[in-house]
Amino acid sequence: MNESVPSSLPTDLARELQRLAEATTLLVAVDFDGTLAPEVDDPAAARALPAARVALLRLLDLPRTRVALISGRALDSLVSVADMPDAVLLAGSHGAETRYPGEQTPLGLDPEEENRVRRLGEILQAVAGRFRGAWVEVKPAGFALHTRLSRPEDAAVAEREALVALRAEGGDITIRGGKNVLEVSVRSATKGEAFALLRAITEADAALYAGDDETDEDVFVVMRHPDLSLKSGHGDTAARQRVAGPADVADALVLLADLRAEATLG
Ligand SMILES: O=P(O)(O)OC[C@H]1O[C@H](O[C@H]2O[C@H](CO)[C@@H](O)[C@H](O)[C@H]2O)[C@H](O)[C@@H](O)[C@@H]1O
Repeated sequence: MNESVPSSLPTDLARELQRLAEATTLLVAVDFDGTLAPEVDDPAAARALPAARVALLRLLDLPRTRVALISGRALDSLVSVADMPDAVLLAGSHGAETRYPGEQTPLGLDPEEENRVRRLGEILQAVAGRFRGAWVEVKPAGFALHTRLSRPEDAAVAEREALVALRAEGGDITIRGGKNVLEVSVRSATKGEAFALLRAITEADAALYAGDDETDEDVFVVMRHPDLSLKSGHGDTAARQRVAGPADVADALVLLADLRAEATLG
């Protein structure tokens, strides 16, 4: 085992990273908020920890190694905050929007979907207007009702009221919970589907996926041996390994970049 293993990492995680580094073709896929980037009040101000970003760029330069970000953010927002080279595969809006080398998939909502998006926006804006600190982030196929800046008791009621109003509206709506956020979309893409597609596109025989939130569980449950699923932070998870948060995720990526360099460059 590499002697530069950061002390914060559990030994069995380091061992699994070593095994992953020896894959013929490796996919390194990571969630953004809460995993690469510590959470902040303004989503536009979130940035990956510098050590994590550098490790991903090193991995990107190594032979038979692909790097991807899978996020609930709108693709434009992910492009802006992640600031990654074009060779990094990006899946935004939980995979409903993608930027893969040489192609960008636009959402292309039909008029009926556009109407539904408009209606969902009205519902969520009405709820947000009743609770101090609550606000609505606009996305191409839906919205995120943010309650991070609300009092916890207000946040719970705001989310409950939004759910009641959305259910009363009916129709084909996908609703997901998250950290201080309720995600509402007229498209039903999941990060698990995005991960499966990325695995197929890259023809990877092993993959790492690290994520921190409920929507990342959709990836953890479709991963298979010899993949490594890594949960960032607390909460129930189907992931095999867990670290405390973005600083430890950065340590894991640094170690993986070191080990992968050894395995592929000698
Ligand atoms: O899938 P992710 O990359 O983790 O994106 C999930 C949501 O992240 C953003 O919101 C969260 O992070 C913000 C910045 O730290 C924080 O202020 C907010 O409370 C969190 O919910 C983003 O704004 C959403 O669009 C993403 O879906």
